Amino acid sequence: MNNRSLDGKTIILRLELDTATAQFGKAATAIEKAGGDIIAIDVISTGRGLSVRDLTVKVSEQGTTARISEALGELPGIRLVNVSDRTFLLHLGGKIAIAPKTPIQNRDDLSRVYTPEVARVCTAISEDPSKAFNLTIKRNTVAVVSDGSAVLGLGNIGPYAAMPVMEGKAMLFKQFADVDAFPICLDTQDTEAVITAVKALAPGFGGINLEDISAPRCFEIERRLQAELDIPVFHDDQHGTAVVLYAGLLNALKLTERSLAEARIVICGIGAAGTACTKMLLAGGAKHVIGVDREGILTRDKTYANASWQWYADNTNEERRSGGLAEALEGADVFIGVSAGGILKRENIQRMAPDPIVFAMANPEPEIRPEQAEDLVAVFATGRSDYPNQINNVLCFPGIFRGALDCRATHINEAMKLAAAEAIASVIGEDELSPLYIVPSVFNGRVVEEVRRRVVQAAAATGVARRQVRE
Ligand SMILES: NC(=O)c1ccc[n+]([C@@H]2O[C@H](COP(=O)([O-])OP(=O)(O)OC[C@H]3O[C@@H](n4cnc5c(N)ncnc54)[C@H](O)[C@@H]3O)[C@@H](O)[C@H]2O)c1
Ligand SMILES: O=C(O)C[C@H](O)C(=O)O
Ligand SMILES: [Mg+2]
Repeated sequence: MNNRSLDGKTIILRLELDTATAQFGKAATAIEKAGGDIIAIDVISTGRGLSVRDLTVKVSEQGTTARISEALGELPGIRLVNVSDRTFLLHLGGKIAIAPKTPIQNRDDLSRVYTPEVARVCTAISEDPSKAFNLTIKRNTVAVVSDGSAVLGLGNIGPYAAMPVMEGKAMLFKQFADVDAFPICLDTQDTEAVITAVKALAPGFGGINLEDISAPRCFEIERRLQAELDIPVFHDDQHGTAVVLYAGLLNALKLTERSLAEARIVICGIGAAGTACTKMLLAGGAKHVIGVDREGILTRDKTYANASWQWYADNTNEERRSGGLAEALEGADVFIGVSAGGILKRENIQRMAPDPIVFAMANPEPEIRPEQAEDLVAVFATGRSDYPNQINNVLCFPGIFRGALDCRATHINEAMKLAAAEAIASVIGEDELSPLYIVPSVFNGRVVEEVRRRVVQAAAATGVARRQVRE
């Protein structure tokens, strides 16, 4: 565990003490000396010469937790079993559960929800599969599917490590839009195997939300699944991000009196999110976009093995700039980061046009922290929940799926995405707009409501809705 990440918080130390040799007083002194403030002690168990205690300790300085671990390690008879903080405690046993809608109180209930009566319902669905939407959970379910290949900005950390993010997305689906979402992490990163697995699990779902699947595989996986399934398949890191970015940028441009067509925009990180954000901006009328990835600026003067980069180079950077991020940012109005933490420097921002807009959206660590750049920019946003202007796909996916499920859409198309972006931007009135308020809070109930309403309308208008929604 990275102990430094726990500092400035309350931590819980689980200690195992050999009652014959350990002196608890020495442990307490060592903790205090290392900078920890013990605020509670719980005895978890005693017996057989061992005592287990949980110590709740306040740590305020960087490195305190590491110093405490080290000091305890030197004491005879004392073993530090575990260090946790409130975040880890919130994850104990996972974050979600399934609950029945009605209790089964007697044999009569049992024979209806289960054998034998359930068989009549099965037969009805086998005679008319569309009844699955009425008689099963399908009308309200979304599979949140990842292969763990591009988890936040942490990279390819695999399916087990991806689960907390997918559980978190499922929680957000439920809390904000009452969608029953299931976290599904696949133990394969083979494109065909992912497609086969998702197709095979689709019958129980009304939609598929692909999450944290790396580029360029994500493009093929989404394209094939959408072509082969009759429910919406939506890669959140592409389209959810693009929708919210578009909404936030429209408002930031308004604030700084620029137009999308005039704005010089640099996008750093041309993966799933960067590619989709660019496509949405170009469709919205952006004319000056430059993409930068690890190898520098993407330019049509080079050829790329990655087909999506080739497309990118051919459709952006009309002035054929070359070089790295610093060269791309020379005179730019907007920086959009969907790459990796800490890669943007103050010097880079100083080379941008006056009153620049900086959206550092990498998670969990943005390309630059607001406190390092605020004085240089007109508008700053990150993807995080602990700073103002959270440009995060959570503003989109609950509402867009709520709308898609309600009208039983077969797809989430461009018109629905645009409608969602306009809905998000519209929640902030002209008189409310400010540099610290360009996108609404995820806790603003009007976001999901408005996104859903406009998405349902757009689905109906573009012929992908299978059900008419009466307001
Ligand atoms: N705020 C949001 O809503 C949101 C949504 C999606 C993704 N993200 C963040 O954006 C980042 C990318 O996500 P993704 O799903 O597109 O992943 P991805 O793996 O598909 O793409 C990441 C891209 O960034 C590039 N990159 C990495 N380090 C770089 C560097 N130092 N300089 C330039 N390019 C670099 C990679 O080469 C790759 O092309 C992650 O940090 C993720 O957390 C944020
Ligand atoms: O998970 C998030 O917070 C946003 C986004 O999906 C990401 O991958 O960073
Ligand atoms: Mg993601």
